[in-house]
Amino acid sequence: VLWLFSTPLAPTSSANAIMVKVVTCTAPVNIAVIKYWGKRNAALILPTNDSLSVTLSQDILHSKTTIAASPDFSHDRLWLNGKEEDITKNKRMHNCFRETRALRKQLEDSSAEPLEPLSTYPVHVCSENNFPTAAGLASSASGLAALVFTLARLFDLPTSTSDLSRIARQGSGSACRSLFGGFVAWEMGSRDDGADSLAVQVAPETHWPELQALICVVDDAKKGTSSTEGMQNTVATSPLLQHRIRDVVPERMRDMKKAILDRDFQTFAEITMRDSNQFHAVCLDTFPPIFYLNDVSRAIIRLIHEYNATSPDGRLKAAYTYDAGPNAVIYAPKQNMKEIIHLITRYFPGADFVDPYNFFPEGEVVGSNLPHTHDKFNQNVIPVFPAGSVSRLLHTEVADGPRVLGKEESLLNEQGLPLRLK
Ligand SMILES: Nc1ncnc2c1ncn2[C@@H]1O[C@H](COP(=O)(O)OP(=O)(O)OP(=O)(O)O)[C@@H](O)[C@H]1O
Ligand SMILES: C[C@@](O)(CCOP(=O)(O)OP(=O)(O)O)CC(=O)O
Repeated sequence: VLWLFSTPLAPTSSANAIMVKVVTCTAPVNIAVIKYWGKRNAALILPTNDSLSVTLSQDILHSKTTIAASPDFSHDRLWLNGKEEDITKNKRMHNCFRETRALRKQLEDSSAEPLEPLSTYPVHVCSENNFPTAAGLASSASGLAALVFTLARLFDLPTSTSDLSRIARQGSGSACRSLFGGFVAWEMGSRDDGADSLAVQVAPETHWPELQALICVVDDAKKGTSSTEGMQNTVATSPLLQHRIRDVVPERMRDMKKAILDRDFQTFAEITMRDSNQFHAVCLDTFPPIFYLNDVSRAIIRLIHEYNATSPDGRLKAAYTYDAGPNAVIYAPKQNMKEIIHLITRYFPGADFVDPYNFFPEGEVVGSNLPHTHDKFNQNVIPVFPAGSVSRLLHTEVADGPRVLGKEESLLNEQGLPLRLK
């Protein structure tokens, strides 16, 4: 948290914004292993079931957000990925502004010392995602978590992370889980006002550091059916969703929490794959149906099943999961990740891959070394795909929640305007 200008007598022209407080933070993406799909209250974003996710490293994927407050700004503004967005009708962002400002106001009203009336100042928000936006890579989760976390720091809120998650939830449901690192449950709650619908940490990132993830980018274009719209249609039309909510998710939540606490990859992997499959079954059961997976997604599913089926001791070696798009996320223990990267590259050649954890020494060609069980794979079910079918592989790991950055990382200049525009 830093103060650029803190003189109460500074001039009031907008070229010399006074009392500009500026904060920059990053927030991570999270990928659910028990999916959130369905709202019981769309305005408050209250879900129809509990969900559980893993927070992935901000070193690989993040939203970075700078927010400045100044009495000289004329209104709240947002620049996303270098372009100004019209937020006048963006109810979800206004929810986050309104709720954090109300908490700031309480602080101002109850403080013995006079506090800067930040709750009354317009803000400028500048945010960048270092990965494609609205492509099913959970940008709304990291983006809205970064917004709420940065507002909380800007306003010096003493609010707990779970309480903040209630606010982020009103920005985008899955965003509430990105306020924590590690393994995170979103408890659906039962109250009509949403007071008990919040995120809690099941285990920190240090609990199971061997667990890693490989994101296979199959298509990073903006998706056809947004999660928000898709899940509303599912709630309205799918009988299978009712079975999932009532009879499936509660038991899976219990088993998944235990699997995480026991670092039991076998159970973790089986529930993860089954839950992804049921989420996509529920999409197919929506009328008209919603298709998020494509041929490449389905081939990756088959490849992981072949890989698991030929495991020498019968133990699962990897698990796939898919959100509202065709991109695969493969969870696996670190020790299996190298052969998984070789395998994926062999069947889906030509993907861009930077090797952040230096798994591949110079000279070792990615895709050249296949696991020795590979000759037992049923080759009929997984043809080699044309180059570029998977365009990018992102190797990442379980990691921490949002971070506060130093002032040198600011995306806004001293007038509170973006340093970079597109
Ligand atoms: N950094 C950000 N700051 C503020 N808002 C953001 C940011 N990134 C994304 N958003 C908001 O989230 C929207 C994208 O959400 P959407 O749910 O369509 O895609 P997604 O999050 O990539 O996919 P999914 O949640 O299904 O995995 C954007 O249009 C924008 O309104
Ligand atoms: C498939 C999912 O990724 C759905 C995410 O939905 P969003 O959180 O993007 O939806 P809104 O609450 O309407 O903003 C599953 C999950 O992350 O649990």
